Amino acid sequence: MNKIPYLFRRTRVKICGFTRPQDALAAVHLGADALGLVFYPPSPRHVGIEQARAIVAGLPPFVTVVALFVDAAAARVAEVLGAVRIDLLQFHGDEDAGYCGAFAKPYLKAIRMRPGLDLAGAMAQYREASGILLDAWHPDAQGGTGERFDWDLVPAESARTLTLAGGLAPGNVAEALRTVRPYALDVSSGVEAGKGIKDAAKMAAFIQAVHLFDSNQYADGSL
Ligand SMILES: O=C(O)c1ccccc1NCC(=O)[C@H](O)[C@H](O)COP(=O)(O)O
Repeated sequence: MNKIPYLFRRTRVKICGFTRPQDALAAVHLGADALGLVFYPPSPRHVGIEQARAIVAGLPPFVTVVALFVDAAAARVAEVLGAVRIDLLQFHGDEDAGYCGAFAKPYLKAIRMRPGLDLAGAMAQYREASGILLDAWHPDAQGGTGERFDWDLVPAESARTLTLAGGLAPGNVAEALRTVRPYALDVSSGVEAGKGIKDAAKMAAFIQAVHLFDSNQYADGSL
């Protein structure tokens, strides 16, 4: 992917942790490419099957619905897939590649970044993943923490399709894109009014910041 000149790239945006149909619809109309639904009961953004179905039912076409799990029983993942229109899975725990690949769905594997991690080795375990999502490591939470990690830990060149997450917000989008140059950004806390409640103005500002960065790269042809 990194062989494609950055000039021709559009950064994708995934917004995660919807609990209300109106927030999800607003995100799509503001330009989000993907919406994340958290099927992890300890999360304040957890949704059940009926809630997820209500969110997805209101969506127009051409948006990717992502179902997020953390070390869930395989039967639970299969149950959600049987009941909700899901396009992509996101595994955010310690799931191994065999488990992740068992659902006949494309998936993202989240890797939580911490000093000393063998990132290349970790990524190599998930060769079949559609992409790798890099998130902040936290001692007490698996994700959605609003904390960023040291972006310099991400190698300048990677053969993998990278999504950057963790502590992103409208004010640090440009720095994140300049430093990491990922395929996509993923945000949750940075566009919220409260846990699981998205703020339309913050989502708009986030997406605008991405578009501004992308169009500036195009305009000055610097890459
Ligand atoms: O969002 C959660 O509550 C969550 C809980 C447990 C595992 C993962 C979770 N979210 C995963 C995401 O994709 C978030 O968007 C990502 O962690 C970034 O979150 P934030 O730092 O709040 O932007």
